[in-house]
Amino acid sequence: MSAMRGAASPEYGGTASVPGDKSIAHRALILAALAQGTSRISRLPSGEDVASTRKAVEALGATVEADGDDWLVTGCEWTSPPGDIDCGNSGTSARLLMGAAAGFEGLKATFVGDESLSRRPMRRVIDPLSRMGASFDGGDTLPITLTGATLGGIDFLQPVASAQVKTAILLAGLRSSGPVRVVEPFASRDHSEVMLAQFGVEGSVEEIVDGHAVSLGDARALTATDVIVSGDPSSAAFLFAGAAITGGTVTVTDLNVNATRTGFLEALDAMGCTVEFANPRDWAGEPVADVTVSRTRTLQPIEWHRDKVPATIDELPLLAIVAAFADGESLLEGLGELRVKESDRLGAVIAGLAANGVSVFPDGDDLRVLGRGAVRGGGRIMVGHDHRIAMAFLTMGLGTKQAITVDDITPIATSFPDFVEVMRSLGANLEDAL
Ligand SMILES: O=C(O)C1=C[C@@H](OP(=O)(O)O)[C@@H](O)[C@H](O)C1
Ligand SMILES: C=C(OP(=O)(O)O)C(=O)O
Repeated sequence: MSAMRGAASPEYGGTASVPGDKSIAHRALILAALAQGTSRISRLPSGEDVASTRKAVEALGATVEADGDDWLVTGCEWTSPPGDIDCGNSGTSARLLMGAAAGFEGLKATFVGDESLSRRPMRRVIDPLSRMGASFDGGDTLPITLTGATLGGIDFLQPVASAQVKTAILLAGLRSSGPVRVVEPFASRDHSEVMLAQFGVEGSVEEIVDGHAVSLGDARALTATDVIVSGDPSSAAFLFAGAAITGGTVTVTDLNVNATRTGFLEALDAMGCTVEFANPRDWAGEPVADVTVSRTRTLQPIEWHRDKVPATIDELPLLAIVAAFADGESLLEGLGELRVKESDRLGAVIAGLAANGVSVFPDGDDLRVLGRGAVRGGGRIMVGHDHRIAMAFLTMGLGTKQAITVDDITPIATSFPDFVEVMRSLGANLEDAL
């Protein structure tokens, strides 16, 4: 364990870049590993979660080679791996790989993960993939052994919006000839839909009475293509939150600004920050821009309703923290999914805010945060294998009266290995602690 303290940073601000988007990176590796030909992936992030997917597709038969800073991935018919597929801390790796592998008849693979991932629910992918024809041995959590089969189609109504479940079904559907449709109550991140189109797969989306429907078309064969991975909005959120909390100005270059991921920027804008997009462009079908956030006036409280949850799913702990610095009471609704992330993020946020002198009022899946402008701080946070909880509370410490200590920064390497260096380059006061 390695503890660190986030402390008052009055000079915080500047320009930085963040690692490539984790969601796009997982998808690029998996689609390239399924495609005919060799795909070049540029700006693949170096975090541990993406490395888990990279090693997994190699174990399933794809050829993966480094070429300078790029990766060359040649797809193939997937076969049983020589050992367990270790997904480490990464829910996206486990769920997407199970979906992608499910349609290879006779393939047998055991998926394992670390202590945190081994607690996370897998029934949400096992059920639809079983309905399509795959079989699973094990319980509702890893380790789980999948046996692939010739799959049928599915028309699946998801009870909660989840891009991982949607994507697992779409990936399985690539090897099914039947109709495949997934309906979610609200649209979750659409990187799979965007990237499948880049690899030549036909699909369609429509808004229906039950929600947002995504269907595969008839053309489901993948042809290799090149992917440049744009910057991760969920990593950039910490840099921007630092600006909102300290009153600084931060620009993040080459950032993914897909509308299914910009919820945190929308929230900061609604709270009174200035959010500016410059130099708009397109990388691999995804919108990219240089984004600047600054705060010049008092932060306003916010009401964040459940339809906004998918576009901020990984930023919600941070949003609750920013709300603590606002002038008034904020309401964040529909946070239930946070309980089944790398840790119980809802519990961690409630405990962490309270430990730093913030009044929080949980009510089922909803949370009220009473902002009083200034925040005491001084708390010690147990991060419980959760990279985002570690980064969120270190960021909070930049604006509190007393420093905030997190007990373990090692999980940060799963998504943002250079977090401490990047934040220090912006003037963040992050110090080693006991
Ligand atoms: O599809 C993805 O890449 C992801 C989807 C989200 O999970 P859910 O699908 O469980 O909401 C998100 O929390 C996760 O970090 C990445
Ligand atoms: C929830 C996350 O990732 P995963 O589900 O892939 O572990 C995350 O990175 O915040």
